[in-house]
Parts: sequence; C-alpha cells; structure tokens
Amino acid sequence: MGMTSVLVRVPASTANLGPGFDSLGMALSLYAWVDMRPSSSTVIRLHGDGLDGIPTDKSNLLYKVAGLLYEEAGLDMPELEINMYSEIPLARGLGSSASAIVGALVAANELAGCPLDREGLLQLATRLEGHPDNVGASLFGGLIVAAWDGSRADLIRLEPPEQLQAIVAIPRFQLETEKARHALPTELPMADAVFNIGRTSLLVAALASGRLDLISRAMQDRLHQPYRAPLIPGMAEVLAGAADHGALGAALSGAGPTLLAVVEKDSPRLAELEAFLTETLGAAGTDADLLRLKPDLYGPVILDENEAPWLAPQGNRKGDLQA
Ligand SMILES: Nc1ncnc2c1ncn2[C@@H]1O[C@H](COP(=O)(O)OP(=O)(O)O)[C@@H](O)[C@H]1O
Ligand SMILES: N[C@@H](CCOP(=O)(O)O)C(=O)O
Repeated sequence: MGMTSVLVRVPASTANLGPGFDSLGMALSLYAWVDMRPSSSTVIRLHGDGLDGIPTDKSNLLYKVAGLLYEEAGLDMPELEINMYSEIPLARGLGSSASAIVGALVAANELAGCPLDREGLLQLATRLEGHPDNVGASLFGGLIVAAWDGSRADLIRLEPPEQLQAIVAIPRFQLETEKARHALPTELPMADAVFNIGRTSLLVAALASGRLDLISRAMQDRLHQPYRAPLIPGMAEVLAGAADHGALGAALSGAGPTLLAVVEKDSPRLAELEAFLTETLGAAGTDADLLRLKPDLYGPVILDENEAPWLAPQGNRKGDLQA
C-alpha cells in the first residue's frame, strides 16, 4: 500500500566534472521539490517563476515520467495532482531535467507502494535522461561514477571529500543540453581519448583519496569542453585562469553554460575567485550569477507536506557558504 501524498526534495547536479563526460557527477545543495497525490482529475501546478514556459497539461515531463513508473511497475496510473517548485535554473547545466525526472520517479514510486528499489529507479531514470551522470547524482547524492551501455547503468557512489565545496557561475542565458551535444565531434584523436582516460581515472582516485592538490590537473578535458567553449563567451579564459585565483579546479558544469569552480572549504580566496569569474565572463559579454554551494550528500529526501516551499514566500537564493 503506497502513501496518499508524497513531497520529495531532489538536489541539482553538476555532470562531467571536466573529463568524465557522461560518467561523473556530483549532487549540489540547490533543490527542486515535487509533491504528488492521487486526485479526481489531473492538475499540475508549477510554483515560482523559474519554471515559466513548462507545460502544465498531460504533456508535462513530471506527469509523463510518473506514467512510465506505473507502466514499469505494471500498475494503473491514477489521475494526479502535482505541485513543483525549483531553485534549479532550466537549461543551464545544473541538471534541472534530471531533478524533475528523479523527483517524479521517487514520488510516483512512493505513491505506488515502492515497486522499484533505488537501483530500479536508476535504470529507469537513465533510460529517460540518456546518460547516468545527472540522474545518478540526483538519485544517490554525493559523487557518482557511472557507466551506461544503452541498456544498463552501473554506478558507484563516493562520499565527496569533506573539504570540497563549489562556486557556480550561471550565465543568464539557456543552452539546451541537446544543442550542446550537437557541438561535439563524432570521432576523436586517440591521443585525446588517452588524455581523458588518464585525467578521469586520476580525478576519481584524487577525489576518493582526498588528494585535493591533484584536482586542477585532473579536471582537464579534451573530449567536450573545447568544442563547447565557443558557445559560452569567456569560458576558455575562466577554465585557464581559475586555479590562479584560488580554485582547486574548474570545469563546464554539465553541458553548460554554467561554469563550476571547485573550492576548498574556508578558503580565504573565495571573494578573489568570484571577482575573477564575474570580471572574466563580463569582459567576454557573459553576465552571470554566482552561487556558493556544497555537495548534497543525501539525494532525494521525503518531507512532511507542510514543508512545501510554495506554502511560504521564497527569499532570493544566495548560496550556502559563508561569505
Ligand atoms: N520541472 C520540469 N517540468 C517539465 N520539464 C522540465 C522540468 N525541468 C526541466 N524540464 C525540461 O528540461 C529542459 C532542460 O533540460 P536540459 O536541456 O537537459 O538542461 P539542464 O538539465 O542542464 O537544466 C527544460 O527546457 C525543460 O524542457
Ligand atoms: N554528460 C552530459 C551532461 C548534461 O548535463 P546538463 O546538466 O547540462 O543536462 C553532457 O555533457 O552532455
């Protein structure tokens, strides 16, 4: 017997972490909330202005994903009342679509009496998103290393180093993941493939063993970032200079346009790094908003329905870390 209503909070994610294209991801302390309950007719409410333009009829992603969960479980889907609020900006490289997919899957799974375990949810979510890095991070929290062969995802979750935090610079324009994937070549030189295998392996080992000193070199990439850089004015300069301004490493977040700088907790150079990010992007004509975030360690969390953010006015998001 399932629950009669479910409110779930799901973290954003940053995919790739540089070289780990479609394989590495980290959950971030920026969230989406999905509430789902059976109803006499289907109603979808999107709260706040962050989800403007998203349909609220049965073509909505959340509704369709809930339907797939019921289908996978071999159950009839009831009409649903769905409410969602999100802090995760759309199409900026912070996994908004993955958080919506994971939120809808977890909520529908709870309503249906948990026919799928988390592993089953990962397989379904990866099939829907097409790559496991964002959905894996949103579903498990922390750092994830994943592989996908088109039909099966294998994933290991790692605890992020305690000292690791992040600054994201979010440009004020959208870049659909699909468009940023079309910028990629269909073939790569062998030397570039070898370069990425070395950096990805080193990055996973550095993160697993807390070798923060290696992160900057391990986050280099030749597989996707050089091809996506022309889509984001100032990106190449940010990636080249961030380590000189106090970052442990820097990468394009997911398919962009957001840029991720990994920083050490309590670093005295955060303000210097933020000024560098804003000025470098600004000089290239890219206005961006900065957030200080932590890794999210939990993935989806079921909350009491009174904790829905649409029940209370939202303040402006400033990020989690101390200035
Ligand atoms: N809550 C939601 N409901 C419906 N569709 C959503 C929701 N969140 C995201 N999406 C869809 O996902 C798209 C963004 O996904 P994508 O291009 O992969 O970028 P990202 O995942 O980096 O934000 C949006 O333009 C929208 O079509
Ligand atoms: N590995 C994918 C990640 C896309 O992430 P998103 O947050 O931009 O949806 C890619 O690099 O295309």
